[in-house]
Amino acid sequence: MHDLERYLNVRSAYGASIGPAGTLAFLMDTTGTPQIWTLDEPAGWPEQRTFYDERVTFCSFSPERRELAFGMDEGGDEFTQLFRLDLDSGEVDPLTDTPDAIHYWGGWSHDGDRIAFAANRRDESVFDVYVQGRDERGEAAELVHEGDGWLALAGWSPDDDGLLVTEHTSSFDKDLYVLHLDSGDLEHVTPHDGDVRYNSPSWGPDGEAIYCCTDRDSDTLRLERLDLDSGAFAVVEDGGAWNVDGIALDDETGRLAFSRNVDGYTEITVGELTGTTEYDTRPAPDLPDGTAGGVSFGPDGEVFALSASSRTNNTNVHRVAFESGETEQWTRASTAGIPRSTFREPELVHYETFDGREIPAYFTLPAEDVRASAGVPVIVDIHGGPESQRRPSFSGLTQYFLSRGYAVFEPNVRGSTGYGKAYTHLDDVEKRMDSVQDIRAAVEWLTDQSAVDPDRIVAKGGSYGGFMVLAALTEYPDLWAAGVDSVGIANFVTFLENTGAWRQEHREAEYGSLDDDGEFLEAISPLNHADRITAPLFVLHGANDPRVPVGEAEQIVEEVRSQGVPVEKLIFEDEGHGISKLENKIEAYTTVVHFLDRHV
Ligand SMILES: CSCC[C@H](NC=O)C(=O)N[C@@H](C)C(=O)O
Repeated sequence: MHDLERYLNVRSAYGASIGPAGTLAFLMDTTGTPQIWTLDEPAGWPEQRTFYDERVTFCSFSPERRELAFGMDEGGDEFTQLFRLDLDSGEVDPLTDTPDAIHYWGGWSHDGDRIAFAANRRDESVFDVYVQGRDERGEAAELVHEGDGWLALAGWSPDDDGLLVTEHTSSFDKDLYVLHLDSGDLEHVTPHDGDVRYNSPSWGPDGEAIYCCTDRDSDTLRLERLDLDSGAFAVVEDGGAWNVDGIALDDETGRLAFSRNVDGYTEITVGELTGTTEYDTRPAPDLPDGTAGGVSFGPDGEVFALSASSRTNNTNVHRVAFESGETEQWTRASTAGIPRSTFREPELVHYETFDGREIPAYFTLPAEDVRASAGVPVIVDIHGGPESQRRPSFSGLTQYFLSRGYAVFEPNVRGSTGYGKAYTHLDDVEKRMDSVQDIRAAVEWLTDQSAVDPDRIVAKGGSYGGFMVLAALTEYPDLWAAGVDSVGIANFVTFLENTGAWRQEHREAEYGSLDDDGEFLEAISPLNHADRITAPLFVLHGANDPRVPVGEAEQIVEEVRSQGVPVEKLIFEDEGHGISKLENKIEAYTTVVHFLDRHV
């Protein structure tokens, strides 16, 4: 048996970008925070390229030079700044220096001379679009569009005369625009009624079309082509019962890779456009049976890189030959000396809930030799979002709990993505607590499992999942041996009042508005029912959380403590919406484990 620190030292490599000469750049957390590393051959000794204590959030190779753009925030505040790294000199030049603004990377121009980004410098509640020379900095950026919403960018048109702009009204209602840089005109290319997603938008060859994953006219996301001249959509690939949830398209060759999310597992299709919607397929990459994404095409589309993970494979970067599908794992992120054979696979189960629906969930039992004879304790691990989905990717913490004899149960309750549009709306506003009933139904299912000890069930969750923990402990207090709330919402009213200004309307679209639903939101907020909590509670948070302000943690801790219920709090001054630094993860989860050892 290995200790927790070993499991937290299992590394990840992801976020790949292939440079003009084929060098692979990627993020890896070997030093305790994600930094940039490069490789020029598979399974070689990678070269570390950045050396910060803070996390690097992305890296993107210039299409023409041996230089990379990358992002980094401070203390988890998500106010990402942009930088340029010269691979030959090792020099890093700041591209932006507005520390109280968020900068979303928008890509290199095809000649590598300019960059684009969206930022809320002018007004923190909205995003503008900027273009900047690769060797310029800060105020030299040209403000090319003043936005009035939550904007991001999806790349330069093939002729570099336009930018693809996305607007996020809610997680299920987005819009696409083409910003014409010569005129400054913003062309709305997805006028629509109701909620429609236009995800993963990519320029098609010649800039005549946009390819994206959309649920326009469909319960699931389909790969479609939007003709920019006629405005007509055409289906390229229908995912059937499952979402086509991502596409990467090399706009110079028409080579593409798209993914289907099949009950949480990724299926990759590779092909080359032979028409507007027709494509010839190529062999699919050979990857672990889990999740994959982050496709980056290399020069001329001859190869592409992507990251892949499964419950028994930590996340690594693979490079795929486009024509043959030959797949090589290029990175060797460490498993900290823990044999992969000891990692446990989940069983995908479906359990009935209060209204007869079947809720999908991953259920993982510990190895026989560590199972308590009287029944195993269970961690009900609830994902965040709620517009999100727990999928079969690697988690060192989960494997640690399994090695300690816990079972782990990971439900995708109503409101989760990945199961069609209708399913994601089953928890909207006034239906919020139906999803908490799905958690009660999960415990009822677990109680029927002979291997489980029903008196040792823990509710654990992060972000929105933290809300679900607090809601489960208040609504069904007798079900739980303990609760672990990480960066969770305790009161929807104070959360919506204090979350980042740029995201308030977006989150009201999911939860309800302060103006119209304030009374309802107070009624369902766990803080207002903290007197019902009887299970010991552990609360984790980051002081710089821009999404769920740390006040949410302070409130619930104070209230539960006033009730005389055991509650522990751990707040990190250099973290935000989650724990990203290894040293903090070790402290946080060692403390959580000791808390569970005492109470479960
Ligand atoms: C834009 S979807 C928000 C997802 C994110 N993930 C964690 O659950 C999150 O911040 N969710 C909650 C806290 C929210 O802001 O609604």
